[in-house]
Amino acid sequence: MRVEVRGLTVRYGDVTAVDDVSFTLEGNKIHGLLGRNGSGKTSLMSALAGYRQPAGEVTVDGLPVFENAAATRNICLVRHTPDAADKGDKVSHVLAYAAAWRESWDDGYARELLDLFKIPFKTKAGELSLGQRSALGVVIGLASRAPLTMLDESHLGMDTPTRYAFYDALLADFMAHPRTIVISTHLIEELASLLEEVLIIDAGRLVLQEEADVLRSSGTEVTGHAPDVDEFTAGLTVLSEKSLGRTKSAMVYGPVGQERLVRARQLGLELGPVALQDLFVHLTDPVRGAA
Ligand SMILES: Nc1ncnc2c1ncn2[C@@H]1O[C@H](COP(=O)(O)OP(=O)(O)OP(=O)(O)O)[C@@H](O)[C@H]1O
Repeated sequence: MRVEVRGLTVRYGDVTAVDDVSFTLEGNKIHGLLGRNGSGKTSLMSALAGYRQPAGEVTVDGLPVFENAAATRNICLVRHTPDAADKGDKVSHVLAYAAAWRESWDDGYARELLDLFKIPFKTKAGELSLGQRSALGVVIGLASRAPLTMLDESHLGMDTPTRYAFYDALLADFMAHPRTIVISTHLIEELASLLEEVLIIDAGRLVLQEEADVLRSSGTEVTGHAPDVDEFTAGLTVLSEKSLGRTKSAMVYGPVGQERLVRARQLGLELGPVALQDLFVHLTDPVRGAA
């Protein structure tokens, strides 16, 4: 599956939600689409799913997506508003409808997920709790097994154990059935270990597309005795700091240099990769951003 986006712009009247964005997604990976509120994630995903006529080009395996059933049959977008269904429809009908759309639908897996998320099969969608409705969206997204599956903050309203059950299910199913998955979230650290590639969008513009591992190694987490950590970070870009008693941990951005690494060893400081969340805040912070 190859997703090509060239010069994509999405406007609502005077508001430019997506501003001349170009990128390619290749291979079967879990991509994180990160951005602050209103940065254009939902608008971008809607255009990728063919929900709106794009200014610019959006193709999936060479096929334009807008009004093209041959392309959209291979795409599933689950939006963050739990609107997967008419509220009067029973869960069983919602699933039957989703199944009718896709050859790749796996009904047995959908039933397993319903059990996992404790969603009653015969209940009307409108009678489900917020978290259960979100989970129903996730069931549809995963059981569709669509070659391009997009989950737009579909974990909203789920409690913590349910979210972790979702992440486990997502990873297990991705391993068994690799496909292109794009997932938007504000809970970056919860999902970070699942992400292979990260796209960051800010004010409608793509500010970064990078392998998650490369991104993590673009900064360093340093932990140790507070004055030693301060000595290490002096003159570097510090993204965040945490203190616990006399121990301090700091995230720094950018290369640290050989000399400092030697000094870190002398001081007994612990070094590790930077947290994606801190990098994200840094790259999208209008005041401190230094991308
Ligand atoms: N239907 C609409 N009509 C007018 N403006 C809209 C509409 N949908 C989105 N916008 C505007 O487009 C911009 C991008 O919105 P979008 O929902 O794509 O962002 P987002 O990154 O998904 O946000 P969030 O993280 O808050 O869900 C925002 O300024 C928003 O107000």
